[in-house]
Amino acid sequence: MTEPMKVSSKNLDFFYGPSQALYDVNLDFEQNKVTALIGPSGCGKSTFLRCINRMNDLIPIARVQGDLRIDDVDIYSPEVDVVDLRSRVGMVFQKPNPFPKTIFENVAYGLRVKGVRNKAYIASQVEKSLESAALFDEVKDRLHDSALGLSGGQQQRLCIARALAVEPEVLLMDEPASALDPVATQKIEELILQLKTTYTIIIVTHNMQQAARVSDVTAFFFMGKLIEADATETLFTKPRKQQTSDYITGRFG
Ligand SMILES: Nc1ncnc2c1ncn2[C@@H]1O[C@H](COP(=O)(O)OP(=O)(O)OP(=O)(O)O)[C@@H](O)[C@H]1O
Repeated sequence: MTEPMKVSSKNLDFFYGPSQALYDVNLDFEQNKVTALIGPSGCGKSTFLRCINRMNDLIPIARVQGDLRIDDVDIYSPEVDVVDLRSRVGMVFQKPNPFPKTIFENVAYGLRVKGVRNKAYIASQVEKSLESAALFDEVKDRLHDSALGLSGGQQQRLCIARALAVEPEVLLMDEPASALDPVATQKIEELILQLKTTYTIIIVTHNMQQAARVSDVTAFFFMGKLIEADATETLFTKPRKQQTSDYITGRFG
């Protein structure tokens, strides 16, 4: 029997006012796999990513059409609680965006928003999340210092810890290493490979080498359309479509 898909997009269209940004996207995401979304600037990668935790709801002119399911439940159905959805689907952004709070409070934030009061539980979740984000050893002696004193790479791992503290099932990452130096980037890539044993990860990246290093599946978008998706190695060595081939060989983008 094949595993059910964790996230499934069927005939997904997306509009910013009159302008269509996604056209009929059909794409499934398997549990505990890393899927990379690649394609030239403006092709709709981030828009698609933000559909998966309904971040686009915050844009008044945005409109989604089609079917987007997590565990076979339509996430755009009126019964879905968006706050609950966003705790199941965590997100990490391009630029590290810690809150101007302590390291501890940054990670505890989502738990506090959910109304968790148990101090021992919060402390253990903070430690566990920092461990999972491969940051604990570097910050364990300064948990109550400001997060803004961390390096960029540490801040990004803190943002990952913040997302993990509420125990999401899916982790969305929008170019999580693009603002980081090569050493910090390597740490994030190693972390992604560790985290996929627990989470289903979807990462937008401009960096094709990065997609090749971290992902199991790669999906190539062009002008709002999903051109092809395949096992990463296959997509990079034997793409089926000319546009994919042109992009990965650097002929455009
Ligand atoms: N808030 C918005 N309002 C109107 N149009 C938008 C908005 N955000 C994105 N768009 C447009 O939607 C299209 C897709 O943008 P999107 O950011 O999803 O692309 P992308 O592939 O992630 O690009 P990049 O790699 O440059 O981040 C672009 O034409 C963009 O200008």
